Amino acid sequence: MTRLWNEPADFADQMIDGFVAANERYVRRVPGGVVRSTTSPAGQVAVVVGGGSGHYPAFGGLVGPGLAHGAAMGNLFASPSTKQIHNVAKAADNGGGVFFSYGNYAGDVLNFDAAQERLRAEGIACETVTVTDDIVSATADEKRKRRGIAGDLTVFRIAAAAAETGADLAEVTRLARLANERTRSFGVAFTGCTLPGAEQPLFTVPEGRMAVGLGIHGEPGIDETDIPTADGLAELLVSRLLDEVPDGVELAGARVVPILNGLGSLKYEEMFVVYRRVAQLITDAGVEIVDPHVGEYCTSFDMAGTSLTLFWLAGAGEDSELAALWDTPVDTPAYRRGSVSPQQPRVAADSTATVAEAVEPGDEASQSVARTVLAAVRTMVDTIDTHVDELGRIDAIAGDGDHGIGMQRGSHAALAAATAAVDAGAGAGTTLAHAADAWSDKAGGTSGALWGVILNAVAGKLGDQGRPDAAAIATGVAAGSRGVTDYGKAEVGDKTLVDALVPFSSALTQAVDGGAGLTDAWRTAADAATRAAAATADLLPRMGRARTHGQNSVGTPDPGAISLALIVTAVGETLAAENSVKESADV
Ligand SMILES: Nc1ncnc2c1ncn2[C@@H]1O[C@H](COP(=O)(O)OP(=O)(O)O)[C@@H](O)[C@H]1O
Ligand SMILES: O=C(COP(=O)(O)O)[C@@H](O)CO
Repeated sequence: MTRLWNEPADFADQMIDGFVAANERYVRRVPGGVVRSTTSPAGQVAVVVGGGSGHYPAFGGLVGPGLAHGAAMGNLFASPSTKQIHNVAKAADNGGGVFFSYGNYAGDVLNFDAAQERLRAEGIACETVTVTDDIVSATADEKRKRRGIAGDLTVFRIAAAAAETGADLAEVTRLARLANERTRSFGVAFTGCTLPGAEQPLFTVPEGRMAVGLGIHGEPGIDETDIPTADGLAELLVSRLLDEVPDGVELAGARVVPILNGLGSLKYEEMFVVYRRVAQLITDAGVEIVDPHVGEYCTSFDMAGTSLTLFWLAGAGEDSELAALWDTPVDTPAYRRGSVSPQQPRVAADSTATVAEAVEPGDEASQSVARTVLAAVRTMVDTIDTHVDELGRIDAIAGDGDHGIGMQRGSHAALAAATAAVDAGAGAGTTLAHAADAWSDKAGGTSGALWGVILNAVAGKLGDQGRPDAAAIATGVAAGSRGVTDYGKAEVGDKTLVDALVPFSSALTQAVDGGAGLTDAWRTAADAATRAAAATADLLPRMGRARTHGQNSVGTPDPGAISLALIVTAVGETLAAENSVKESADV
């Protein structure tokens, strides 16, 4: 239960402000997260980590000498936006390139990859290693599909330690990849967690029961049992992890760093009782324990639960480069190891201010269309506000339950941006582009990034001069649909919003090509989207967070497809009411 907040929507931002105020010796605020407030050698590879907030000390608490140079910090349980990641990486760059590392979640991958592409286009070399330590989330031969949990720490630490030695970007990447190969985690939980302002927990675990393999955003586990004794839990965790020793490591004589991680509200004392037995079992298996960790390294807000990570530093007799790097001193707000030499504060220009974008006014006709765009965005807000709980409910069945909240954050930000653009005299294209950027920036997550792509594509066809015809709008929607599949790599049938978007776009194009006016064509297309979204209930998810718990979601439609169908249906009504967009090419 979270008890203290001001406005729930401001919680993540205010948390970062307070975190920075309390840790100025280590970090300074930049738009999108934090970077070190101390100097780093010129040319040193910058290690940039990040993800949703709610996992403290991941990610901002791990910024400082010997560890990350910067952390992109998204909203609670939602990946940071592309813009946030880009800002943080620019501020962290020391001229030696940027190395990104983060847990393998769909929203993070979309947004970090887009930021990486943008940086590369600007001439900044970047590489990425996603952390995939959670052995519950996919089979061993599909390790690249696994989620990242407390194993983040080992990969971040090895990358940062390599950067400290002056290693170049390729070498940092190689070592981080090796660290990820050598890291395995397994977790359990006894309660769900409740985000600020929410009346209900995001998910629950029945009293007296333990969810085995529950993810750090409540992704359903693989089993549920009665809560065992502390020793029983240690036996479960260790046996699962010893069953999956990484390739190339012989158990007897190997050296391992055990990390017993608290997920938020488990007592340290309870963890020490569990660790007592963990240590015995590891030693009994003939494995040498190095530098054990018991504490909180990657939490899940106030969830009661724990995970065990084994980081295999070396096999028997192996002269391990990982072991040498693991000795690197670290000094960050939440994590210290060894002793770091005194650091010089970095004098940096104030980068917290965001520069207001100048708006090039549209012509009179386009300004009138911009008012329709604004009405459509307001409709999106009303639609999401009405359905926010239901969208959260269906997302919780196989996802993390935040689809409604994320869409709400994005659409409200879009409305504020569109309103400001219209007030400044913007044309329709600029108005919708501002709304798109605000949506993706404030929503973060998977759907935030994808709605940014859709709306930006439509904006590109609206332009700021004259009134667009129905064909231009259909072409814009088609470009948005292609953009989403290019970017997110989902296909029809994968149980994502693509299942509603593609039929919507095809039906719109077909109706417009057949001579229908925009309002009628849009209604026909919205009906197709609604039918297609409902039909996703029968599908097994193959993308996104729901992928790992496919069976749970059969019988429930995909939340992203449903929200898309709801939005296009409601926008159709607004278009009919406003009737201010030219109905066809020749009218
Ligand atoms: N690769 C993808 N391509 C298109 N849509 C996707 C993809 N992955 C997930 N989605 C959509 O995103 C929706 C979830 O959005 P959101 O709640 O923002 O996700 P998350 O919290 O997982 O970042 C899913 O219901 C699905 O429609
Ligand atoms: O939830 C997180 C990011 O994943 P999404 O796919 O955007 O939900 C975050 O907490 C972990 O980085």
